[in-house]
Amino acid sequence: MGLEKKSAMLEDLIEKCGGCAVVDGGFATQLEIHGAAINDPLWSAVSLIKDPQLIKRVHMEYLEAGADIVVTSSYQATIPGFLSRGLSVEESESLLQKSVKLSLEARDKFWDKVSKISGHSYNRALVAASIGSYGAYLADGSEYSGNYGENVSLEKLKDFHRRRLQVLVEAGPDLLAFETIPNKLEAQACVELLEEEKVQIPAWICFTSVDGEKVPSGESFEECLEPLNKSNNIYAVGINCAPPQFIENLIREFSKLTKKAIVVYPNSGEVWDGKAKKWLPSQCFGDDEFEMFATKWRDLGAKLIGGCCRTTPSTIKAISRDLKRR
Ligand SMILES: C[S+](C)CC[C@H](N)C(=O)O
Ligand SMILES: N[C@@H](CCS)C(=O)O
Ligand SMILES: [Zn+2]
Repeated sequence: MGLEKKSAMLEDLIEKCGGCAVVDGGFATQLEIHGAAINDPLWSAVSLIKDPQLIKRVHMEYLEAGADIVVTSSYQATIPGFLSRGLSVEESESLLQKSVKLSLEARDKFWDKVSKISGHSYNRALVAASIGSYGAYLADGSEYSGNYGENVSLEKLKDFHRRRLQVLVEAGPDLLAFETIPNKLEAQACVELLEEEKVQIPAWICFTSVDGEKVPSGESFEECLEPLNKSNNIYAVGINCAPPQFIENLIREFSKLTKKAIVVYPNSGEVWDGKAKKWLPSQCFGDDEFEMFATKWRDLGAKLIGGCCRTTPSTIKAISRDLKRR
């Protein structure tokens, strides 16, 4: 299936949802709720090695909650990351494939179950393969600083992303989700790579923001969106893992800067301490507030809405209830 057909599938889903589809919530957060120990350089990707069945369970919980799109467990799953754990290249690639396979299996199992129930309100979900930023791989919190240092060039970022992208694409997801991109250079690398590799799967690229105005590197969204706007591979652009109170203004800003669909899935408002590797309570938002926010974000034009770190299936249930109340 080519890019156009796959993009049409996403378009159809959004339409079936009444104009705005629901993305799932914090994946790593839900792993931790179930007791997974992810304080590790591989973060949530450690579960691909240790507990793949838990990954499937978390996907099922988000589907049950009403997610129309599930994001795979590959955010911090990288070949160099797995190699430094003593795994071989083959084993590393097979774990990447497995991240997509687990999501596809969960989606099919869930759909098989609910589609037999008359009057159910679910849609057949799509699977988005997560591609975390280079900063996520570094595991030092640099997805929130955008500071990769002078030695990190466009070519280096393309090399970092290339093989993982090829393997994930080969595994057959419906979408690609580039997540927590903190600077223009990496956004550009992702777009060029999609073109060079002739990828036939639509992608979204989400940036983080720590001030609500710019990307973490200090570059403007206008600069960052420029290469994305020109690319046929990019279906949607937006924000993930930034605090929810920034989202309203950012949707307004994005609406002026792009014709691409807008995707937003903020975290709960807690702040990640990259050194201590823990979330610091800050201005936190609960499920009721997310429910109110979601309507506002939809009305402002967002086409894909969900949650990121520290949001849970109950957050997604609240968002889904709200957006699908037709
Ligand atoms: C989205 S952050 C909380 C992911 C974890 C981070 N890359 C780290 O490994 O510290
Ligand atoms: N998809 C990842 C994003 C982390 S910022 C997760 O939900 O864990
Ligand atoms: Zn997050």
